[in-house]
Amino acid sequence: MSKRVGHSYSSSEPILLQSVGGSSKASRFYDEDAVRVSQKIDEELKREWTRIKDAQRKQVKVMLLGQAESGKSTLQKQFQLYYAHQTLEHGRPLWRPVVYFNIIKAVRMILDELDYELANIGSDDSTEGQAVAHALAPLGDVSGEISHLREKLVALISMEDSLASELNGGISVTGGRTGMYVRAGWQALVTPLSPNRSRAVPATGGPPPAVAHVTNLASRTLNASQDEVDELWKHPAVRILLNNRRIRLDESASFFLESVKRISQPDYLPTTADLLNVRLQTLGVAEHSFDVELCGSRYNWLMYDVGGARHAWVPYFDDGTLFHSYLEEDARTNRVDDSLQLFTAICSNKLLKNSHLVLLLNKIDLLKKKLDAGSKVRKYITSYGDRPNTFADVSEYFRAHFVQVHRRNDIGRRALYAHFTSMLDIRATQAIIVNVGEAIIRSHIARTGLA
Ligand SMILES: Nc1nc2c(ncn2[C@@H]2O[C@H](COP(=O)(O)OP(=O)(O)OP(=O)(O)O)[C@@H](O)[C@H]2O)c(=O)[nH]1
Ligand SMILES: [Mg+2]
Repeated sequence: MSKRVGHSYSSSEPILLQSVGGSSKASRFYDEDAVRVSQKIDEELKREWTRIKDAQRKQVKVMLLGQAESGKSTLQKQFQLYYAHQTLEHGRPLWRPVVYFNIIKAVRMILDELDYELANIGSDDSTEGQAVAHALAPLGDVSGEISHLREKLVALISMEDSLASELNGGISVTGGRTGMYVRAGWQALVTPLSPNRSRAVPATGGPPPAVAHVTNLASRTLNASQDEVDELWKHPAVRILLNNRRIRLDESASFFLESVKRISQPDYLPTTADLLNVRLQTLGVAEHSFDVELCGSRYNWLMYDVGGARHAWVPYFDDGTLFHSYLEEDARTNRVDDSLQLFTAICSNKLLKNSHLVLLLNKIDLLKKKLDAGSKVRKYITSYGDRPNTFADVSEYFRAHFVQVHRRNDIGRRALYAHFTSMLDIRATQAIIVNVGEAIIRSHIARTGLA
């Protein structure tokens, strides 16, 4: 908002402009000087109003939509890394407790699943169950070793709830201890926010005592239990159960467990790779503001990171299409089908009719890894049939499905920009950010006629 002495107005106050501009009747009672002053104020106000309108037209709103865990917040962090590196630097320490939480949750999940599998080792007579029992047999009875490790890790695991509750700001979400959830502006719990939207400013007084206390306690406890965490992670029974998909962890768990020695150092500060790998579910909508220089002009990008939990989207989709495709708990629908349904809802949504569409098919690194390990797509998507299981064929197959959905459902007759991405790859993602940004700005200019 711009300010002049004695006047204060903003783009949301056009009425003020009209009332000042419409003062000519009253001016009859003033002398010539007063009229000149009044006209000058009018002109200034008009100029200011035009400037505000221009600034508004240079604002680009970007909404990140997609399934839970599809990488929306990671893309937002990549934007921050590219366009607002300083804010990412300031925010680095805030992620410490979240990284600790990711490790502790993984440790707890490994122990829980291990206990279950070891207790049921003989009772699963499926082919897969027998294969696991066969692989575990040479290790002998490991339950004693595992209980010993569990005892040593009790103090660490007990930190999971207190970390989650401090960072959730006391919010408890139904569904149990499946994760840590944060609402928009969660950083405010640790660092005060600047008035300029969600941008964190450097902490002056430090984090509130409760968060600082829990974070430091988690750090000390992890430091004291790092050998046991490492031992558990490398335990042959854990390796076997992971390889046989009997233990399923968050995708980034292995990244953090491999790095436990580094992370448990008392002076640990999250690296950029840590920030991109860390998992923190977005609850609701987080707004981020970036100043972006593109095609020779400055734009303000307002980025809305919409949590993948569908109930958060309902206010944005008034025709209910999306609400009906709420599939979060429906395990029978695979992620690709779910994603296609979601994309159908986005393409056909009237409220989004005038938006540009950019489709990012993310996590290609994981797809490549799975294909390299011999996974067959047909096992998950029967219609894939006997097509070759190479990245080129599989990615083209997926792309074609999304292009078809777009062709059939797009109510805005829009161009579709589609990219394959791996959001953990900084260089590749940043090339895409620039590429997509320029394409959006070019269409923006074409539409508004404003460079
Ligand atoms: N391997 C790999 N992991 C990724 C990629 N993109 C994101 N991730 C990881 O996937 C997890 C989920 O990413 P998020 O960015 O939190 O997902 P989100 O879409 O914001 O999820 P919600 O907030 O629940 O809607 C994080 O641990 C990321 O590090 C990718 O391209 N490859
Ligand atoms: Mg998110």
